[in-house]
Amino acid sequence: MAAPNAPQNVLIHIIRRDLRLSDNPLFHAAAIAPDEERFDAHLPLYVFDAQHVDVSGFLQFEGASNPHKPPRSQVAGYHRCGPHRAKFLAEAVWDLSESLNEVGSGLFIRVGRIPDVVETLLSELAKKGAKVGAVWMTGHEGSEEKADEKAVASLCDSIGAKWKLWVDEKYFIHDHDTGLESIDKLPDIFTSYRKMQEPLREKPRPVLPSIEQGQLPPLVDAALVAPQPAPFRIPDTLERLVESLVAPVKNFLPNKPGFPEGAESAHPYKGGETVALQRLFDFIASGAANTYNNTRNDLLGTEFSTKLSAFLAQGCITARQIHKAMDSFERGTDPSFKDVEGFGVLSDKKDMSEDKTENAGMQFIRTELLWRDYMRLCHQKFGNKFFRLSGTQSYDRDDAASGSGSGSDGSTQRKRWKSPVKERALAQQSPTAEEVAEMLERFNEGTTGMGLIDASQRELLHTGYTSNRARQNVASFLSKHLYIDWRYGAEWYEMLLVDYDVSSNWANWQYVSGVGNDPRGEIRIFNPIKQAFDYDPEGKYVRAWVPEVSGLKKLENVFQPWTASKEDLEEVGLSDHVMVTKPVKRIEFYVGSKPRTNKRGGIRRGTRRGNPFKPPLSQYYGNDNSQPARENGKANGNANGNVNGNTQNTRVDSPVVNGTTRGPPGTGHHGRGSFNGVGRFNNNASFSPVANQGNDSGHLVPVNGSGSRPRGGSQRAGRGSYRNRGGQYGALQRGRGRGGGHNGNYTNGNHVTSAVKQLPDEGN
Ligand SMILES: Cc1cc2nc3c(=O)[nH]c(=O)nc-3n(C[C@H](O)[C@H](O)[C@H](O)COP(=O)(O)OP(=O)(O)OC[C@H]3O[C@@H](n4cnc5c(N)ncnc54)[C@H](O)[C@@H]3O)c2cc1C
Repeated sequence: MAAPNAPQNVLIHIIRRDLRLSDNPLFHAAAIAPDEERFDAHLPLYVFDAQHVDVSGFLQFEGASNPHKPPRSQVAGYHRCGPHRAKFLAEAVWDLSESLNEVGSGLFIRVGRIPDVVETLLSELAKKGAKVGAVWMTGHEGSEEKADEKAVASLCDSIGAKWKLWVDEKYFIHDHDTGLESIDKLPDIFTSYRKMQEPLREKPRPVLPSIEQGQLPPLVDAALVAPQPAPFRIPDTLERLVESLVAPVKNFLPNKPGFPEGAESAHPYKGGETVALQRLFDFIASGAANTYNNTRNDLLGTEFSTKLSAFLAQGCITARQIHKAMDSFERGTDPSFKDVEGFGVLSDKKDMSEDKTENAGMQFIRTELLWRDYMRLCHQKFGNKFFRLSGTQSYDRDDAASGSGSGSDGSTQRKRWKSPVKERALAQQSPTAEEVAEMLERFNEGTTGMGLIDASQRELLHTGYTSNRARQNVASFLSKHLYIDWRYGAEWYEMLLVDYDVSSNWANWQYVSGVGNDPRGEIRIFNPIKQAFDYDPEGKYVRAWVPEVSGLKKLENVFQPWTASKEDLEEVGLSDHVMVTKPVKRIEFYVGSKPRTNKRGGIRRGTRRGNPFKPPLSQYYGNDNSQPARENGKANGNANGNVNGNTQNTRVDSPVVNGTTRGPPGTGHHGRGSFNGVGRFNNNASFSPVANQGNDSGHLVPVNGSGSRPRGGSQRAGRGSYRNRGGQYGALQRGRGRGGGHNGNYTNGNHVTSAVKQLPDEGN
């Protein structure tokens, strides 16, 4: 029945990954609209989207049937949103609801699919005699997001309401200020893009004024708003909301190790704008932002980096708010920072032509924020290529050469072709599906036997966060040491990261796996042992998260427990641990002049390939070729091997990384002997160690058990930029002998990461 005085110009404002009241153009526009354009009622709406979060915890009663399939990732079938982000999201939504209440408004929370929810609301409002004037939402990257936008637009069309898609303004540079004529013109190398945008501190638009009490249009009368349809109910406390979201996804790993005693989360923050703004303030006020350039590659603690990524991902804060706070410190306009060293360094600066230097830490933070922008722009440019095994670069080249068809994901595809190599590999099945499943399982639960990787993976399991340095190593290890389809890692991150962001995650995984925008692509390989020595020089990080190894005294043993002596292993009770008896990967390396492997039978039997002499330190630093060359030779102590102020001289006992990684004798791959894989790996009925259509990248890919097996290889054998990776594994590899090396640096089962000249690009 029509309500008396039902509003005739309702604004429905769909909030997505813009969970903030401040610096939010949609709230701002609604608040400052001139009288003639003012809406007479406001319906801010947040939908827990069944496409991204498992909504079964919202069912009204046990046993009710959920009309939405629990959202699972495409390749591995993991939950799309795991417990850490689910909790963070609940907190962020709740926080926004409270902020809106404080300014006299409110938030309607619903569960389901956005278009369905909007349709129900529109129909109920119409029934009650109210008229919707407009529906606003912020545009987001991602084909699912775009599909939702289209669906809502068409609903608006059907009732004659205006639909407006707003630019997502949480980025550092506003989309209209990038200077790009079209997205095709986005440079494929970050450095080029950065140079286009410098000086960065001049780029962000001003932050929008805050919303005051009573400025927003009146909240629509709840009686006009369709309630949450069955079978779901909306919890009435934050605790219940968190529980509803977390319960269905919390048991994501059967063998989850316990939370190590004494370990502390580097990301103890609750979700929401309130905490985000506080964290930003604290990070500057503590002086941590000043030193960010020196600490950003650290691994432990809250202060080595901003920890703002999760807030940025959900739009609880904007990059320009971060810029503004830093700017007010540099210019000395915010007296709350007056006691921090460097306060007001730019206070009397008139313009950028004056010779004054911005704060070094803050300069780096701005660059990182630009990386974030860049990853999103890459997503815009490459679309669904982001999710393909062969990444963003290869298809264009290939398509040009060969003619192409169109894939169901809307992207251009090479025609499938039957690969005899693949057929052979399938027939031989080596390593077996179970072996690959076990490798992945060990990778996920953090028992590979590679200390840095295990520490990072366990930190991720327990806290939802791990540092950028650790992420780079993990991604490199999976794709370039284990040769496993990098998307398994990307999807594992998608489930577990508290800061998961579709563009940042997939672009970074591609970048590190050598199929994205890194000009050094596949030749940048992180040696996780050298990296551990560089960035965890006392082993504190690995010991904190892998407590089993904490009793080992020698660092090289902490970083690879299988290298410890029999006596040492017995002493700490590790002799029979799988990390020792069956490490997923062994990397031979040197400390001083002595190889740090144990002398027990078997392990040294393989032929050591690569440089047989102990290289000088300079060569040592070249040997792990993962180090990003820093722009303009600017300070990055870590990249030069100086960790936390250590000088090279103090590192004469540093591990000299010989650069040879090898599998145990007899397999040349991983783990000694054969794995007794039990195939309990999440949803994947079977894997095949097949280099995708022969040579796409040589990664292991699933055959059954996933809806989206990568389509045909983009590269035929011996062609294209990935040819060196072909035959990296299993049957393919054996069949070929050693010939597939990258400039002689790859051999079967061995990466010889010989010194590679650093190119003037930059790592992220
Ligand atoms: C394999 C891999 C996966 C990643 N997945 C994600 C992801 O899903 N979401 C995400 O936000 N970041 C991702 N990153 C980037 C980066 O690791 C995190 O942004 C960073 O560790 C978050 O911690 P912080 O906020 O303290 O970062 P800080 O070091 O304080 O950096 C400041 C901000 O800059 C941005 N930033 C920093 N580095 C990058 C980068 N390489 N790419 C894009 N933005 C960056 C982030 O927004 C970050 O909050 C990934 C990196 C790798 C190597």
